Amino acid sequence: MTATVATYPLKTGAGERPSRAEAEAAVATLLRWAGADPAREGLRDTPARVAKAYEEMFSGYATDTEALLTRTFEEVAGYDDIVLVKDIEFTSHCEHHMVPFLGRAHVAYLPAGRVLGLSKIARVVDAFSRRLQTQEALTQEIANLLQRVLAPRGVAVMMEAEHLCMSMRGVRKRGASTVTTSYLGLFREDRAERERFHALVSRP
Ligand SMILES: Nc1nc2c(ncn2[C@@H]2O[C@H](COP(=O)(O)OP(=O)(O)OP(=O)(O)O)[C@@H](O)[C@H]2O)c(=O)[nH]1
Ligand SMILES: [Zn+2]
Repeated sequence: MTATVATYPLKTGAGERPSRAEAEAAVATLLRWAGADPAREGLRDTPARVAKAYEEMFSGYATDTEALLTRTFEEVAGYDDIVLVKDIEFTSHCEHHMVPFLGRAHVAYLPAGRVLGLSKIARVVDAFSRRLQTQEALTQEIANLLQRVLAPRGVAVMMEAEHLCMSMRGVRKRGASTVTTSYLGLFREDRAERERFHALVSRP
């Protein structure tokens, strides 16, 4: 999936967006602080590369997530059972350390008269992932958006991820996996629906 590059003006949530030159200067400062020489050949273009990479990794701030879900389809022969898109790969960045956490998302809903284009579910996962997140907030934001915009009978979201801030630094536990879930509507009220979701997600 191609990344949407953030366009100016962007709501930063913290007032005026700094200029690109300011962002690059900040990277050069971090390099010097880490003990590297930003003037040496291999690092000369690094501040510009990092700014460009940030534009891609945090492009989700510029995405109108509701607009991703405006197109729906009603001609599905009365289909009203679970729609589950599973194993959606995602990479996000933890808001505490700004390092990646990555894994897979499983997103399901119970339609109420209309269905979404399947790719739009993965686009929603991408849009929220490309922001600074906790896994809990990311899971909840995906579920809330689907419920609010599509108004289905229920939404279930499960995310499994490895947090690099826990594996490459800090407590250094490689391979630990964090699982988060959010259930709305029928998936929250009806244990049997939740179990059906679990069974479909764990099917090999
Ligand atoms: N709940 C939650 N915690 C997260 C997530 N990503 C990272 N963290 C945790 O955020 C916490 C931040 O803890 P702090 O004590 O403020 O920071 P720290 O000194 O760098 O902590 P350590 O990682 O234990 O070295 C850590 O326990 C991380 O594991 C997330 O998505 N959800
Ligand atoms: Zn972290």
